[in-house]
Amino acid sequence: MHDDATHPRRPVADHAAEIAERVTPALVAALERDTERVTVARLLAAAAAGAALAPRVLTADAVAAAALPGFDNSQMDGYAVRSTDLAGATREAPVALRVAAPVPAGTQPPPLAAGTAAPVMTGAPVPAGADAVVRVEDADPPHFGTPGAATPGAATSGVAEEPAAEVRFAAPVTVGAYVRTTGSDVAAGEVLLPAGAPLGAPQLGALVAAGIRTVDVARPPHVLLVSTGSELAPAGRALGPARVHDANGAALTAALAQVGARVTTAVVPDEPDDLRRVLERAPGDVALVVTTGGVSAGAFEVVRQTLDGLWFGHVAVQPGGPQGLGTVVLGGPGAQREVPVVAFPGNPVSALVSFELFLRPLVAAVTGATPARRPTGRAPLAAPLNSPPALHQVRRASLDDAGRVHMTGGPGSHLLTHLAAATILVHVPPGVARLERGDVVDYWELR
Ligand SMILES: Nc1nc2c(c(=O)[nH]1)N[C@H]1C(S)=C(S)[C@@H](COP(=O)(O)OP(=O)(O)OC[C@H]3O[C@@H](n4cnc5c(N)ncnc54)[C@H](O)[C@@H]3O)O[C@H]1N2
Ligand code: MOO
Repeated sequence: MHDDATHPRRPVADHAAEIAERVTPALVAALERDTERVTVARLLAAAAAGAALAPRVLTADAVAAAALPGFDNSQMDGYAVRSTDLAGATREAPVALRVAAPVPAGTQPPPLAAGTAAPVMTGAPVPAGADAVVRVEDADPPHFGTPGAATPGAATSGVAEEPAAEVRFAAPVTVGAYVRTTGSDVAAGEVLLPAGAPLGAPQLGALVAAGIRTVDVARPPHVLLVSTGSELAPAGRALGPARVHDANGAALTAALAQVGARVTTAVVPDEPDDLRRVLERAPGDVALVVTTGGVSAGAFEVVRQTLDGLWFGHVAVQPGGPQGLGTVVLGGPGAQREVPVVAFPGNPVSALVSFELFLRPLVAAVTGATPARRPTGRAPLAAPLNSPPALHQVRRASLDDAGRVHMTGGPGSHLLTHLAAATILVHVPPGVARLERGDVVDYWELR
C-alpha cells in the first residue's frame, strides 16, 4: 500500500506542472525542427478522408502564385456598362443601351463597345471597356429574359420573355460599382498565409484558390507509445489464458492523434531487455515517450525497473495515482538522444484519465488542436457520491435531459466500457468525502 506518511502524494496541479515543464519544450522543439513540404493535393486528400488538418501549421509564408480574384469580375448578375454612357441618366430621361452578347461565368467576353451593355453573370469577367455593373433588377426590363421563350414550352426561368434588344437605365452608376477587382483579395506575389498559420478550412480553400501547389508545414510531433505487460496481446490477436488485449495502446493512439500527434506503438512484456530494445530502436524523430503499466508496487514493474532516474510516486488523484516522469535515452550507440517520458499506470481508465489531466492540454496547446481545453460545466448530482477525501477523484458520467449528473459506472479503473459510455468527467476535489443528490459538481465534456 501507498504510505502517505513517508511518501506524500503529489498534488495534481504540481504533477501537471512538472510534466508541462518537461514535455512542452520538447514538443515545441520538435514542431520547429521537424518540417516537411507537402502538396496541397495531399492535404486535401487527407481532409477528404476525414483527417483533421490541425496541427498542420505553416512553417514558411505561403505566397500567392496568382492574384485573387484573377480577373475583374462581376459581383452581381447585371449589366456591364461604361459609366460615362449613363452619366446623364434620370428617371424622367432614362438612357437606352443596345444589349451586347451575354457573358456567362467561365467565358472571356470581347471588349464592350460604347453605347452597349453586356449582360454579365456573377463571377463572369467584366468586359474590357466596361467599368461598372448595374444589377439587373435596377435596369428596365429588370430581368434578362430567356432565349427561345417565344417558342411554346421553351420558357423555364419563370420569365417567359425573349431577351430584350435594348435596356434602359434610370440613374448614373459609379465607376467600379459591383466590380470585384483583380487582386482585391490578395495580389500575386503577396503573402497569402504567414508562417505560423494553422491550416483549417478557409486556409486550405485560399491555398487552392491562389493556385498554391506545395506548402511547408510542421510535422505532427511523434510520440512513442509503449504498452507494457506480459499479459498483453496486440489488438485483434487471439487471447490465451490470463491474457488481455492492449486497450491502452488503442485508446491512447486515438487520443493522441485527436490532438495532432503521430503515434508509433509498441507492446512489450515485463522484461527490461525488451523495453530497452524498443527504446533503442525508436524512430529518430520521437519527441516524447508515453508508457502505460509497470509503475506500481508489483514484482514485475518493467517501467519502474528499467527506466533509471525517473521520478516514481503517487499523485493525489484517483484513478491515475501511480505515475512516473523523467527523461529517457532513445537510440543506439552514436545516435542517442534524450526525450521526456511520461509513465502512466496500466489500468485503462487510469491511463486515459491521466492523459486527460496531464497530457491532452499540453499537446493540444502546442499543436493548435481544438478544443485546447475540454469544455467545462457544472451540474447537480442525480445520486449521492462518495469520494476518498485525500484524493482528487475523477468519475465517469453523463448528463440526463434535465441536466443532472449520472455516473456511468463505479470508480474502478478497469471499467473501460463505463468510460466509453461517459460523456463527461466529473471532478471531486480533495477534501470531499461525500456529496449528496443535488450537490453541484464540476465536469469536463468528453465529446
Ligand atoms: N500494492 C499496490 N498495488 C497497486 C497499487 C498500489 O498502490 N499498491 N496501485 C494500484 C493502482 S491505483 C493502479 S492504477 C495500478 C497501476 O499499476 P501499473 O501501472 O503497474 O499497471 P499494471 O500492473 O501493469 O497493470 C494494471 C492493470 O491494468 C491492466 N493493463 C495494463 N496495461 C494494459 C493495456 N495496455 N491494455 C489493457 N489493460 C492493461 C493490467 O492487465 C492490470 O489489470 O496498480 C494498482 N496496484
Ligand atoms: O490510480 Mo489507480 O488508477 O486508482 O486504479
